[in-house]
Amino acid sequence: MSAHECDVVVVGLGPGGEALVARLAKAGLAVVAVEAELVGGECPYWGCIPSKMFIRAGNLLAEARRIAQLSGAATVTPDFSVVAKRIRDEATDNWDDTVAADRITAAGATLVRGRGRLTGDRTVEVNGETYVASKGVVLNTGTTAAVPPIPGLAETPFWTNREALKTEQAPASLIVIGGGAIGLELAQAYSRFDTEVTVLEVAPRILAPEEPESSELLATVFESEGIGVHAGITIDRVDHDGSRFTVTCGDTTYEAEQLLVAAGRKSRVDDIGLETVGVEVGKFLTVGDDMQVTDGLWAIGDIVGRGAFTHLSMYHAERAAKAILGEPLGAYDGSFPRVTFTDPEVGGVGLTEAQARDKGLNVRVGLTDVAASSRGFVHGVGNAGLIKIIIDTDRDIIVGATSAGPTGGETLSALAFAVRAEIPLETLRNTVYAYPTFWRAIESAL
Ligand SMILES: Cc1cc2nc3c(=O)[nH]c(=O)nc-3n(C[C@H](O)[C@H](O)[C@H](O)COP(=O)(O)OP(=O)(O)OC[C@H]3O[C@@H](n4cnc5c(N)ncnc54)[C@H](O)[C@@H]3O)c2cc1C
Ligand SMILES: NC(=O)c1ccc[n+]([C@@H]2O[C@H](COP(=O)([O-])OP(=O)(O)OC[C@H]3O[C@@H](n4cnc5c(N)ncnc54)[C@H](O)[C@@H]3O)[C@@H](O)[C@H]2O)c1
Repeated sequence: MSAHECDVVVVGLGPGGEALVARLAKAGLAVVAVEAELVGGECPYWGCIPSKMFIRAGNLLAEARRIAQLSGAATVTPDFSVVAKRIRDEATDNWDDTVAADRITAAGATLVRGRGRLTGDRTVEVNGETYVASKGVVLNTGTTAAVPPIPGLAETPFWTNREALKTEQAPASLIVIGGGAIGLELAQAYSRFDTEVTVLEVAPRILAPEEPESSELLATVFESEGIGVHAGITIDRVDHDGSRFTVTCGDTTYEAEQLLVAAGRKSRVDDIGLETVGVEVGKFLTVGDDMQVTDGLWAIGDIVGRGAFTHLSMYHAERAAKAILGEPLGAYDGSFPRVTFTDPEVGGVGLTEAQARDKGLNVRVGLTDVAASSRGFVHGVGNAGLIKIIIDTDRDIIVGATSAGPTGGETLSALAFAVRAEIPLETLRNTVYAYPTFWRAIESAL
């Protein structure tokens, strides 16, 4: 059978891949887009969008429960079926990607459904058909949930993020393995729908990549909401007796109706034929700032190990598009903004204090309590938060910041610009911060 010729093959259509295909096709290139599951990837169907809908619903319940302390009386009766229906009908079209697939073809690209595999330089095989791309191949194959090798776990009917966001019913009780972004966001959302939740984290603290103050803040809030948080534990084994899970950690056992594994992600790079183009397979693919792996091969999104976030996948897509189209790239934005959508939201940008010190920077730290700010005082219940800024004293700029609070992710934006644009500290200090906003607390931290 003869090979199909085109300009570019994109293997895997996560958020970045989907955007890249449209961008290149609209620029006049012949693009073949290959997707094994749903066009758009994890984010719209089992990640960001359904989880944030779930969190929005849970946060409304939490706010309503706070009415008693601020405005009178309210009776709150959670109904999980309402948010499950919204996820099914509005977020995911019942896990049907027709609309996204139509967007690909409307942009002028060819959508091929199936699992793509490199079979040599600029060559991809899907369902026995060969596609040869004159300009090259872009990989956007993303990740799957990593399942730790805990004895017994693999034999149990545990959930990953996929089942946790597709279920029609909230369990009465839930153990979450992993106190990272996925585990914490889903733990709190389920708890707000009256599931009894326990988080088990092997690291000494939850949300370990962020500042220790953020970990402490979240642990305190979670515990005050009745969520069990156990960090620094080792899980020896997991059992399921047909109806309940038992997790054994030394002398302690935890029991629940359901178990969610949120223990990190595994890049899908091991079965996509990288050996046929002489690229060694590690945990991630190493790329340059133009997202190129090797001549005629680019990679974008989670698999390049520069942060597993939708906004980065989209940013990579734009850079790969520019590289392929020969457009000027500009320097890579390494400011790395990220937000964990717990309540309080925990936003971070740039370096943490420890990372800045490890880099040998001369560091000064500003830290302020959002609850003690004017806006925090007005807000009352639900006002927990902090702002922490990391200053490189040699350059007198902010190289990292954390913004945790009721609108921590939104407040982060000012700090993200400060880091990205290297705004001089003098300018930040000589700035008017509107009263009484949450972001005015930045001035206190400064
Ligand atoms: C529960 C959850 C919540 C999240 N919340 C947020 C959030 O709030 N904000 C945020 O920025 N990020 C969030 N993320 C992370 C975000 O979903 C990912 O960073 C984002 O999806 C980008 O991934 P990607 O582009 O690498 O590809 P993915 O989204 O992983 O998609 C890869 C695609 O490639 C396809 N594929 C794989 N192998 C092949 C092959 N050989 N051939 C053809 N197709 C293939 C897959 O089927 C998939 O569709 C969340 C993730 C999860 C799980
Ligand atoms: N709001 C957001 O932007 C958002 C939300 C969810 C996910 N994400 C992205 O997805 C990525 C993956 O999320 P994640 O939470 O799965 O991964 P993660 O790596 O952030 O957290 C996983 C946690 O599980 C712990 N763990 C691993 N093995 C364990 C074990 N055997 N027992 C107990 N704990 C164990 C790890 O120590 C870690 O703290 C995130 O890093 C983030 O980039 C982003």
